[in-house]
Amino acid sequence: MRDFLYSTGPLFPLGVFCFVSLQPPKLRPPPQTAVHGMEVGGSDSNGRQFKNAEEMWRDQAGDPSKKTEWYSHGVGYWEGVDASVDGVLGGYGHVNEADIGGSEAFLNTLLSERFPNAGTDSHLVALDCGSGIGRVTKNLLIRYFNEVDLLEPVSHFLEAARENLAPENDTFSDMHKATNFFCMPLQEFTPNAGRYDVIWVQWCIGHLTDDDFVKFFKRAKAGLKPGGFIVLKENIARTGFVLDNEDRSITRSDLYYKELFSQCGLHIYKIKDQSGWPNELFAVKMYALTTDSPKRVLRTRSKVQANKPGIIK
Ligand SMILES: C[S@@+](CC[C@H](N)C(=O)[O-])C[C@H]1O[C@@H](n2cnc3c(N)ncnc32)[C@H](O)[C@@H]1O
Repeated sequence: MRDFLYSTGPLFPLGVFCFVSLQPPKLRPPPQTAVHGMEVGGSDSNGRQFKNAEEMWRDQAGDPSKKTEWYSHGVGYWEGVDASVDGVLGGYGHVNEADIGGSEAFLNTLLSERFPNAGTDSHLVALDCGSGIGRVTKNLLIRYFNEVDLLEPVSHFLEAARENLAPENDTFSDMHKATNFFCMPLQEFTPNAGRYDVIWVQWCIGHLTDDDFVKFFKRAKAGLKPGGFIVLKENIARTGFVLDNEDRSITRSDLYYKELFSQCGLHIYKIKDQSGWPNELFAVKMYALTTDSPKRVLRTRSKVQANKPGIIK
């Protein structure tokens, strides 16, 4: 694993050292003073602090050449990583099973609610974004979707995915296949309109700047079929954000994500925490996002009930 050690800056208690690993499951730093969202401070893996996300983005990707550098460093980092489960999980290959189990439970609930006829008369299509070697597709998506497209900017990962998902290397039938392999980054990708029932984005969105994040999800919305949804599964910072200088990615807080979703015009249909997760790693959340706002259940209360004293909820 390519963990690195950094001594603590002002953010960390004196004399304490913190191991921080890279983009996938990652060790989490100690808590910061409470702040929230993108208005709020963050830090990088060298202990440098930023007043807010805007200051960090100006510093990291504030002009076209810095932005090009941001993305080329991100992809460059992964170009040096082994095309293996342990490689794409930053050395934490042992969390693969818990990750897939958590995703499967979440996906099952979503499919049964949103596509009750799945498996009988529908042909389901998914997109696996930042797919790496096709770990999520191979262990999960291919069993639920008739077609899965994979998008990944690192060519040796995508080639490994192609091999891993070749019909002769798998047990899935003609009815379930990996169809398209797109070798490109998310910030340059526009899905075909209305192709996907589910767009799965796991452990890669931290590579996108906020403006590209919003632009990508707006394009992704147009790639969904009616009733379709997006799943974002990501590491979550306790507050603000944590910038990883080595792989050029950021870990955002839950509030930060929520602010971005609202800029994208996406609604949270369901959220779930990944369970059975090692304590020393960043917590992981799964968000199911839709273009339609969740229906509110209107509770009718009788006049008598409504007028009597009650607890303010
Ligand atoms: C931690 S790995 C996760 C791979 C896969 N999602 C999984 O869970 O097994 C991060 C992946 O994001 C990819 N990535 C890096 N920059 C990206 C970008 N700009 N757009 C899409 N994917 C990117 C990397 O090449 C790598 O495959």
